[in-house]
Amino acid sequence: MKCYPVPRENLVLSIDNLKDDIPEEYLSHKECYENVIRKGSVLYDIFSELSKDRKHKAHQAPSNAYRISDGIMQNVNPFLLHFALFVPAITNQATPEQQAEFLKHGFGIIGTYAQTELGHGTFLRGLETTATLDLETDEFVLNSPTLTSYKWWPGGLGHTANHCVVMAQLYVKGKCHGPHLFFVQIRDIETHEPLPGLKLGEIGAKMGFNTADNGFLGFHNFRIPRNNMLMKNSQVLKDGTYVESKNEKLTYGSMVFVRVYLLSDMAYMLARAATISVRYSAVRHQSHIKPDEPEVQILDFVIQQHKLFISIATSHAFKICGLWLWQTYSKVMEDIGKGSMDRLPELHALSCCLKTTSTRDAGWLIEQCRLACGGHGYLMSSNLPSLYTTATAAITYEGESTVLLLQTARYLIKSWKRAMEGESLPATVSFLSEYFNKRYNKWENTPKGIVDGLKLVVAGVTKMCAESIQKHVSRGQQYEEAWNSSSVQLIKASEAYSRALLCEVFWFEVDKVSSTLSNNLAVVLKQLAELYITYWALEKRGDLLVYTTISKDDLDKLQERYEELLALIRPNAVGLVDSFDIRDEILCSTLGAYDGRVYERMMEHALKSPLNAETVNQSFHKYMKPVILKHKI
Ligand SMILES: CC(C)(COP(=O)(O)OP(=O)(O)OC[C@H]1O[C@@H](n2cnc3c(N)ncnc32)[C@H](O)[C@@H]1OP(=O)(O)O)[C@@H](O)C(=O)NCCC(=O)NCCSC(=O)CCCC(=O)O
Ligand SMILES: Cc1cc2nc3c(=O)[nH]c(=O)nc-3n(C[C@H](O)[C@H](O)[C@H](O)COP(=O)(O)OP(=O)(O)OC[C@H]3O[C@@H](n4cnc5c(N)ncnc54)[C@H](O)[C@@H]3O)c2cc1C
Repeated sequence: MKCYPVPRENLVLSIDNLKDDIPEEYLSHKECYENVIRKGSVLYDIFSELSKDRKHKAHQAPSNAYRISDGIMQNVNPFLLHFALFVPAITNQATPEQQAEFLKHGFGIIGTYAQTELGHGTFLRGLETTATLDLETDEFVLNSPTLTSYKWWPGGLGHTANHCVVMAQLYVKGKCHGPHLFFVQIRDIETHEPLPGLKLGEIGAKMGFNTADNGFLGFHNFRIPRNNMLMKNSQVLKDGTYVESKNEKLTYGSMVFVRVYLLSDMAYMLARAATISVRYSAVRHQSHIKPDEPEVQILDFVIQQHKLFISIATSHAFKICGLWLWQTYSKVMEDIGKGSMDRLPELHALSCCLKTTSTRDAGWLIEQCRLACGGHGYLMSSNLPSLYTTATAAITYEGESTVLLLQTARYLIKSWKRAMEGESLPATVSFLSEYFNKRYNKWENTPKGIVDGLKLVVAGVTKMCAESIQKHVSRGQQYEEAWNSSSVQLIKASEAYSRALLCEVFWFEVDKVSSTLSNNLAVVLKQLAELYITYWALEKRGDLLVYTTISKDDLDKLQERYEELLALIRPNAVGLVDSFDIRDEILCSTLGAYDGRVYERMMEHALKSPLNAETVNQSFHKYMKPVILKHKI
């Protein structure tokens, strides 16, 4: 691994363990897990060596660690949760003294985040695992009172992690204080055996994510020291006094962190899919555009450009919006550190809808990239199927998409009510006040005009939702029932909001930086931003016709401009995906390598199939031959 300046003699396992003899897709479930542990352990050691470098924070993987993993494992790294949630949960939710204690072994422990249960993932107040304070021994006793209270899903829990952060209902002196987080050792460090009082295992094969080693965990009178409750926000003192958090939702902070991070992750997954499918479309020649000319690169079909360029543009949109959201997150965390919770609801609303839209879009766009590669996209060796199953899991984990959209809708409805009462609103929803006060412009066929129009759609749909809820309440429903009755429209409001945010942030951030870029680069970036916005204006033409003053003539011009943009981007398409700068070792695709040797790589890969190791498979003699011979005349 040339890119990592870690001396080989510092590693306990040989670096040769990173190589595969047989491609992962040909291994059984168990072999696949063992195979990624072999490779993952070397990586874990490398990360630990790198974290000694002061540039990286101790206990955390270097920022490009996940990317290196992507090249070494086509499937998910079972150590992922250690970096993605276990360490962040401790650093966000534990006191400085607890952090020093829990993380003192650095990479000597492997952790995961155990929150979801068999019976509850979404509704956290419904979790059933209990942590009851025993005043006499100064310990918490953890129990799983029912089958549905078993932890179910945490990544790395089945066989990899020896520690976890567990969410459980806190009971002190007979009173329940709701879900809290606890630091729990689950396996012996030396033998790796589950500790007594625990029932631990893996949940079985899944649609993808199969090496993530998702597990189950049950507690039977399992004791941990009182100090193992993460006590940065709320505390339980030795005498059993419960000190409340300034805001009980701070316990959910680790999820907000990951939701924010996921935007950049989806940008990267899409960049990989776009690189594979655009490069392949430049190599692949099929059919004619003009009958008397040679077969064309399939990338020259305008409909192929329509299918693929939106992925390039969307990857940039997520990257830029992800940075913007990250800055918002950092600012809100800084404010919280100083005691102000004012912007927490706004951050929660933004992270919920942007997490959902980015994961959903990444899912269907990666699938579109796969379909755009025709039959060859269906091969595992294209890597597009793995990218799809990995990305699509994110639509559900870290907050189910509908549920998170409803959280954002809740914020929109509250903001609408505040607008009606004349209160001032944060910049991200101030357009609701402008709409309420009828301060909006006529349709303008420019990127800024489209962004304004998309915001009008959000305001119009939000108003419609508020009226719908009111209508149901006036017919006798309770507010919560009326909310449920209006949920189809509420989802629409939230979806429209995230689309408007993505378009606005993408356009204005590109506009802001373009003066600092070379003219050529600024032109291309603006084309991508305009393509993204125009694509969504055309997709949402129905809503624009209902809520803005757009005309059919405006829509015809937008369609024309969209096709112009496809033509403008076409000559740069391969350059644009090359500029994502993803090494072949990370792409892991026979279709998308930089040198364009698609067919040679496909054949080389096919020859690695274990079925090709012998000319006649033994099943022929055992099963097929007797049947064939019976029917032979
Ligand atoms: C759905 C909710 C948000 C509902 O929570 P609730 O307590 O029932 O709240 P409610 O009554 O609906 O609302 C009460 C209020 O709490 C607010 N709130 C809720 N969550 C947050 C937050 N994070 N920050 C700030 N505020 C938050 C809500 O907006 C409500 O505010 P409001 O009353 O309207 O002012 C919550 O339970 C939740 O977040 N569920 C999703 C669970 C989830 O994301 N699990 C992830 C497990 S880990 C994982 O999947 C890792 C995979 C990683 C991998 O493999 O890579
Ligand atoms: C690959 C993968 C990895 C995971 N990793 C982890 C992990 O490391 N740690 C961990 O703790 N968990 C993990 N999870 C669990 C994950 O976070 C939950 O599955 C997720 O939060 C969804 O919860 P659920 O399964 O309870 O879905 P449910 O809430 O049961 O969803 C089922 C349906 O009910 C609907 N629904 C539920 N509530 C409402 C509502 N209020 N209003 C309207 N509709 C509603 C949903 O929209 C959905 O259509 C993982 C899951 C997956 C798939």
